[in-house]
Order: sequence, then structure tokens, then C-alpha cells
Amino acid sequence: MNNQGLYIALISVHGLIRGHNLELGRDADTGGQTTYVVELARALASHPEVARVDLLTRRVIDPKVSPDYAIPLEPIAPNANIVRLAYGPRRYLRKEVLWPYLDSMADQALQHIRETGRVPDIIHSHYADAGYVGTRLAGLLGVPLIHTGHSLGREKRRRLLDRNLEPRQIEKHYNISERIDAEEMAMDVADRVIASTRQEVEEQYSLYDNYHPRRMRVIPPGTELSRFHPPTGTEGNSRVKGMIERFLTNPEKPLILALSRADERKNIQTLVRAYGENKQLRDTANLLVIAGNRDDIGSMERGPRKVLTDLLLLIDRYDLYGQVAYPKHHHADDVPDFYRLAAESHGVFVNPALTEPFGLTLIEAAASGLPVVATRDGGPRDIVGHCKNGLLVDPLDSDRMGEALLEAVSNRKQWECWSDNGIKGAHRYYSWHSHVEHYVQEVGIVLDKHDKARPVQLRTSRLPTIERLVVCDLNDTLLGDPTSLRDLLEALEEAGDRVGFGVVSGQHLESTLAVLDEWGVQRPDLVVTLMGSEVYYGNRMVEDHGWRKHIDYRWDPEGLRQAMGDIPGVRLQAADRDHKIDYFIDPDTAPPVRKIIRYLRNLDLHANVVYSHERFLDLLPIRASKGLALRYVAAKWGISPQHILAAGDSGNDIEMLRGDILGVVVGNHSHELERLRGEPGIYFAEAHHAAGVLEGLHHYAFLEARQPPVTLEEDE
Ligand SMILES: O=c1ccn([C@@H]2O[C@H](COP(=O)(O)OP(=O)(O)O[C@H]3O[C@H](CO)[C@@H](O)[C@H](O)[C@H]3O)[C@@H](O)[C@H]2O)c(=O)[nH]1
Ligand SMILES: O=P(O)(O)OC[C@H]1O[C@](O)(CO)[C@@H](O)[C@@H]1O
Repeated sequence: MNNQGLYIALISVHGLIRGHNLELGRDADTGGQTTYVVELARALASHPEVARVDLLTRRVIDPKVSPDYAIPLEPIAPNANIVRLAYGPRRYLRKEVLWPYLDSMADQALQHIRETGRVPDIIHSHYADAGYVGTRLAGLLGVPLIHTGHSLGREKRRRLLDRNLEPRQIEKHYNISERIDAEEMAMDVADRVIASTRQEVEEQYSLYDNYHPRRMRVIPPGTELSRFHPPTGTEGNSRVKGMIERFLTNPEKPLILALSRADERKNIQTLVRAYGENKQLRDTANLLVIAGNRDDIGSMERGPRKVLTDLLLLIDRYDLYGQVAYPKHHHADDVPDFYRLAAESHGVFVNPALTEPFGLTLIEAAASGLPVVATRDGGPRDIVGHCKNGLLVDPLDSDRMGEALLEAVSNRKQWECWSDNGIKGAHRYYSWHSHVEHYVQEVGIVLDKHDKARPVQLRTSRLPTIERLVVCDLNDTLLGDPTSLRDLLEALEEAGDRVGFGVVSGQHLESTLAVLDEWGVQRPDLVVTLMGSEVYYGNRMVEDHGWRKHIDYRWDPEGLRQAMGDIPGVRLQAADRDHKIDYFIDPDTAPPVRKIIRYLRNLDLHANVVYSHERFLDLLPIRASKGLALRYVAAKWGISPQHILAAGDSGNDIEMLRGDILGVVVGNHSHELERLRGEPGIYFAEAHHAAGVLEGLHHYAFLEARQPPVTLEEDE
């Protein structure tokens, strides 16, 4: 731990995040995780060993949402900020469609880190999308990663298949494979995975190929105990009482409170059936359903729209008018009052979710002195086990759910005991104070143990004259046509010291330099070889040893060669360098690449597996690729990715072309690049080879002299 105090970067990509009045339940992506990360940021910032907390999220500029989400930097504590990074489309997008833009978020995060002038000591990603970004950032900077899944794709896919959704449909709507891959990668790279309950670890995280028990830590989130506390006797005149009473014939009856996002998984319909089918329960208590905020159900996303429509239909089917309240809107500040009003009425909180990874609402209810009836599937087992403040039920057994609710509101002695236990349990097990004590201790262990490889020292560029950088893949991109090659080199020459030139090749240094000499190309500023395994600078081709050390992470070439030897349709081509193993692959007889990757993972072997030209399969360290090498170099030189133009022609160039780096695909590209057509920041040239690169340079006006910095004398 350095004496500056910890600088922690939390990443939470999706949903609407701000420091006040979270619009929880507004849509499927703005729920518990957003509460969790904002409260974690504040709690960490108050810890004496923490100097700074940045909560990195996506900047959203969209007239349909509050302008709060467009503010680039929002202080939420004296040393904690929400940092909104601008990447991809400006409008609000659901989390499932953010994947193509996440490389760009990592690039923007590097810019933010360069502006702060300090590399974070730890990166903590929340959910799969942030895991994707965090994995790249941690790799580029060489700092440890912590990951928290909140909700896991393999479990979600299982549930969706159980509901007989078509795998193709699941893929199309949820991008579930990309999400699971990102979760696997995050769990592979993370030094720690922080879960909220033991169940999550044993039943959900354990399903992952990269599940490593020794890296798992259960640190349940806290709840804001200043917000959630027992009734103070003033509930009678709270705003929410009026909101609810307008629905109810006998408002003085005990309240059964359900509060969750309007999401299928929350299983509201079984709860309404349990209530509707139990006459004694209906006579004894009213039901209050808070399911997010809604203006017009008809204009909501499919998921929430279906949940709310079913709710109305069930209320009608059981003729529950006057017994069920279902307000359209509420403010975040109303939520604690809902719990207290229900507690005041000697009611009960119910979480009927089909599965609940954790269940923040249960600790909120406990802290409010409100007993619970909760699904036994997931985190509630831990919570009710700790707090002894209610009953667990099978979420699919509506009769039993009804009976449990009736018991909770009928047995006053039992109610008082549960209420008291819940208050004590919430303070004892679920305060943010105890959470961050444990968290900071873990971070200390990770940092002490973590390989002391210095993170990338963000110094200004090694080659200070370079403002921008043109990087070309070697074979079939830079080379291939002598005439246009000469034109390109002349154009670069004319651009002078402002524009640097780099080459990226799949071969090792010696053969790369020999080929460059053969084609009369002078020594580039930068040479990246072996698909991104090695990085060399300047005339003397000095190797970047920090990069080599950095990619050594979890690289086991012997183990990989051993394992690959057993795979049909795959033949060793060359293993001529420490950090790259080349194979020929016959797509007709070899297993699919995705299966090869899982096979290696199951052997605890880690590699970046690159398939190209439908016949090559290259194995690289997980931290190595052309794209990652380029971003590492950009960070090192202080060059923003938008000032780099990368040109390529085949599958192993994809990562280099995506993100904020300006991509150029030359006209003679192989067909595996076709899927990039139309992606932001990627230009498909008509011309072939170096002529295609030149076309791309013109397209981006990349070589045009930028406005020189105005100097004072010119002003006078
Ligand atoms: O209309 C609503 C609905 C919810 N909430 C709040 O939103 C949060 C909901 O969190 P939770 O019930 O835990 O559900 P999810 O949004 O599904 O949260 C995911 O992430 C949480 C944090 O990791 C985990 O507790 C959950 O199990 C996981 O599903 C709670 O603070 C609620 O008070 C509201 O304020 N208004
Ligand atoms: O249904 P999914 O895709 O697993 O997402 C669950 C959602 O619940 C949340 O808590 C909402 O904030 C996030 O974890 C996630 O957006």
C-alpha cells in the first residue's frame, strides 16, 4: 500500500447512475447494482486508507433521460466521483447492445487516467460488460482486477432455456455468449471475485470454466442504515400513505409489500396469484406492489411491459380492486417510507423472485424492522439465515407462499421477534462499514502479493515529436504493391515528425526487419511482432521489456503445446518464440475454435486464441494481441487512440481496428473482416494494399496539418 492512499476505479457500465434519487426500477438495467456501486463508492471513499474513488460509467446524452447522466464528472463525496465516459452512440442503450463500444470505453478510461496523472491501484468491475472493460484496462495498466458479477449470464441463459426460449432467440436478444465470454475472461484475469453470498459462489460462479475457489470472497453489500430504519411514528403523515390509500377500501389493514424492478425473474405474478387465491389472506391484509416507475406501460420495453400487463390482468382476474395498491411513480426517497409504513401496519415484505442473486431489498426490509417472506432460491437463504427475520418459500408454490404471508401477519408475537431480529441482523451483518473494512483488507493482500511489475508509467511520449501514429499490418496491407508503398512512405515523409509510423506483424523481429529491408522500408518508430507479443521502438529496435513481463501473466507454453497435441485437425506450425505458438488448422476436421478455447480453460490453460485466413490458429498470452499492444504503446507514449490510425486486412487485426483507434480495412481484406463493415470508426477502403492505407489516410484527413498551437507572440 503506497503512502498516497488507495486510488480505486470502480466500473459499472449500464443503467442510469447518479449520486442522488436513483431512478431504480425505471428500466431493466437500473436496479440493485446501481444502488450497490454508488453506495460502495461512498463507503470506500470514507475509509481512512482510501485517497480516491472513481466510479466509471457511460455518459448518456438523450432527451428521454435526465441531463444528470450527461455530466462528465459528478462528485458524490469529497474524494469520490462518478466519471461518465463518452463512447459509442450518445443516447441511452440497453446493456445487451453495448458490446461493440466497450473497447472504446477502455480507451476513454485510459484518457481519464492520464488526465488524473495517477494509475489506479485496483480496478473493480461490476457485471459482465464492466468485466470486459476492466480486463482490458487491468491488462494495459498492469494493475490487479477485482470482479463482481451481480447477475451471471450462465444462470440467466439456464433460466431463459427453462422458459423454452430458442437458443438462437436468446443469442439474438441478449448477446448471451459474448456476455458469458466476458464473464469468463474477467474471472480468469481477476485476482479476486467478490460475491454477495455463499450460494452465489456455489451455485452460480462455480458454473464457470474460470471458477477458481481460492480467488472467491463473500463480502455481502451493506445498506444505507441512515435511510433504512424502523418506523418513527411519523409514518402516518408520510407522502406515500396518500399514494397508497387511494387504491384501498380498508387502508388500516396490514400491508404486504413487494418492491422490485418489473422483471420476469422477480416473479410478481405468482405473488398476486398467492394473494388472490387465499381468501383469508385477502381479508386480513392489503397488497402493495412497487414495480419501478412507469408513465405508459404500452411504451415500455418488452420485459417490464409484460410484467406490468400481467399484473393488471391478475388484479382483474381475482377482482382485487380496493385490496391491491400499485402506484405508477415513486421517488427514491419514498422507498424507506414504504418499508416503514408496512412495518407500522405490522405487515410483511415479500421477495418471490424465481432466483435472487442477493436481494438488497431484504436487508432494506430487515433494517426497517419489517419481517420477510422470501424465495429460497439464492441470496435470501443467507440473509434470512443470518437475520432470522422471516420465512423462506418455494417461489413456484403459490399456496405455500400465501400461507407463509398469512402466518407472518397473523402471529403478532412471532412478528415482533422477526422484526427485532431483522434490525439487529442488518446492523450486524449488512453495514457498508463492515463491508469496506473487509474489502480494503483484501485489496491490501492483493497488492502486497501482486507482481510488483510497475504499472505502465504514464510518462509523456518517448518520441515527443509524434502527435499521431500510423500503424500498418505488414503482409498484404503495407506490403504487396511496390508503387503504392512508395507513395505511402512519401506521404508519411512529408508529414514530418508530427506523424509516426509503426508496423505490426505476425512474424518475429528478425524476419520482419528482413522483409522491411527487402521492400525498402526505413526503420519504423514502432514494430510490434508476433501478433502483439513483442514491442520494439526506434532505430535500435529496443524491446519493451515491461510489455514482455506484462504478458507473461498466466502464460504456460509447455502446457498449451501438450494440450493442443491431442486436438484433431490441428498441426504445430512453429513455436519459435516465447510468447506465440502457431498452428495450422483444418476447419473441416478440427473442433470449433470456441470448443478449443473451453477445452484449454478446463485444463486451467489460458491463451488469446487467434484464428485467421481460415487456416491459421495462433496462441498468444491472454494479455497479448495487436490491439492490446497498440493500446499499451499509446498509453505509454501519451497518444490518444483517436490519434492512431491502424490498417489491416485479416481476422487477427480486428481488435486493432475496433475501439477509438481509427480503423482502415484495405480492399484486399480476407472475408472474416466483413462483419466489421458499418461499425463505428472503421473505414473499408476500395484500394488494395498500401493504396488502401493511403485511401484511409485521406478519408480521415489524418495527415493534414492540425492547427499549430497558438503562441503568445502571434497573439500580440
Ligand atoms: O421500484 C423500485 C424497485 C427497486 N428499487 C430499489 O432497487 C434495488 C433493487 O435491488 P435488488 O432487489 O437487489 O434487485 P436487482 O436490481 O435485480 O439487483 C441485482 O443486483 C443486486 C446488487 O448486487 C442484487 O442484490 C440482486 O440480487 C441482483 O438481481 C433496491 O435497492 C430497491 O430498493 C426501487 O427503489 N424502486
Ligand atoms: O437480467 P440480467 O441481464 O442478468 O441483469 C440483471 C440486472 O439487474 C441489475 O442489478 C440492475 O441494476 C444489474 O445487475 C443488471 O442490470
